[in-house]
Amino acid sequence: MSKSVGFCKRLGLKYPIIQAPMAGTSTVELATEITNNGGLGSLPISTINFTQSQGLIQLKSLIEKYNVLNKSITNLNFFCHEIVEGVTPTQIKNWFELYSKVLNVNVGDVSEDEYFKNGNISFKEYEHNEELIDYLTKELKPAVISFHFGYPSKETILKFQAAGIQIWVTSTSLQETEILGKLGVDGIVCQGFEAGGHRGNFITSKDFDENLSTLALFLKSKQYLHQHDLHDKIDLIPTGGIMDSKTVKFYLDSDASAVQVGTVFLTSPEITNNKSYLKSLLQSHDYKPTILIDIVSGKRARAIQTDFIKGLIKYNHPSDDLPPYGILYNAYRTLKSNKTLSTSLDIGFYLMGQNYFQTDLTLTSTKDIFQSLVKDL
Ligand SMILES: Cc1cc2nc3c(=O)[nH]c(=O)nc-3n(C[C@H](O)[C@H](O)[C@H](O)COP(=O)(O)O)c2cc1C
Repeated sequence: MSKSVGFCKRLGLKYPIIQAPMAGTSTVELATEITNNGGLGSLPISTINFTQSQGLIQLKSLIEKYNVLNKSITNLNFFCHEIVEGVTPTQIKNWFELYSKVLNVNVGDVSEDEYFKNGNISFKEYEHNEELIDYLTKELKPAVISFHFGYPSKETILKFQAAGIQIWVTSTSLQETEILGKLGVDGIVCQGFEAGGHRGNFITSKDFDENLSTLALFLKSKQYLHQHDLHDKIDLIPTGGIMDSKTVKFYLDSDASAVQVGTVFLTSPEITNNKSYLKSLLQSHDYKPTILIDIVSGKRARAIQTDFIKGLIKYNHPSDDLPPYGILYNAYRTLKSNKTLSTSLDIGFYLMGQNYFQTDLTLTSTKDIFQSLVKDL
């Protein structure tokens, strides 16, 4: 039996297609569509603050809206990065100066409290929240819980696995795959350099990253699993640049358990962000390059290289300390939603993968896009 057939049986899927969780962009309605078409809909919940009691209420109301027959057929996606300590006055000053220069307006009269709070609390901060863990392991029992930017403690992983929940973690390098193989996760999401959105690496030392393509990372990870007798125990799920059925088939024929796709759904009706911008790029055949940039959020993310992004790169001095991830990203998001900000620059942060140019605009429903991915299987 091929890896993908066993994978689908285990998770109750018709097709081994995972909709990428896309925080701030994908919706519960998109996840509903994907699951109802036979794939696995993912719910990104990295912006929910589970250190407050509101967090669990927010999650439950999201699950309420997840309009599928079996609500456990889902992938709940957490961010599991290093815990952020706070922000310094110098970091705030540098941020204001940078944005004032890039936008050519004074952005200095905004409330610091609202801007400089952490908008992405790491799972590590609430991994001992018993109410949440009980809800996940005893009530919802999602098919999968996935982690980006790192992984929780072995104890937490074992708790989830004992409840029948599969644990997946993103890898971007062979070294990360080795760590995850030893840790005993159920699935490794092999995120190549092409991928849109944030790079989920957890080895963060500078100059470490080999920037492997999805294919190279997948093949290296596969070789590692074979050499260490882990091939039958761990699912490999390539993600990054996969936009059509032939590529999906290629990976499944090469022993991937499933594929995870994000950018291909960015023109779906159920997408909130990026959509009209992407459509206008495609309609005008203006295939702007993408770039990995860490100045907007504090972690590297692949986005369209707009004038705004060029401005940030131009005016940012690498030696200038900016607020850490979570706080930096929240400051950007708060600025973007500030209706009184007067600038002619489009300050959208258009996260998408290198292969966005392959988007087929004639496919107007999620069902059609999904069908285009499975037609050769
Ligand atoms: C807009 C956008 C937001 C993303 N947000 C998340 C996220 O919240 N969690 C996550 O694990 N991956 C996230 N990703 C990365 C995806 O999981 C996946 O690696 C990527 O979409 C694959 O590349 P592709 O976009 O070329 O298909 C995001 C990707 C995009 C395009």
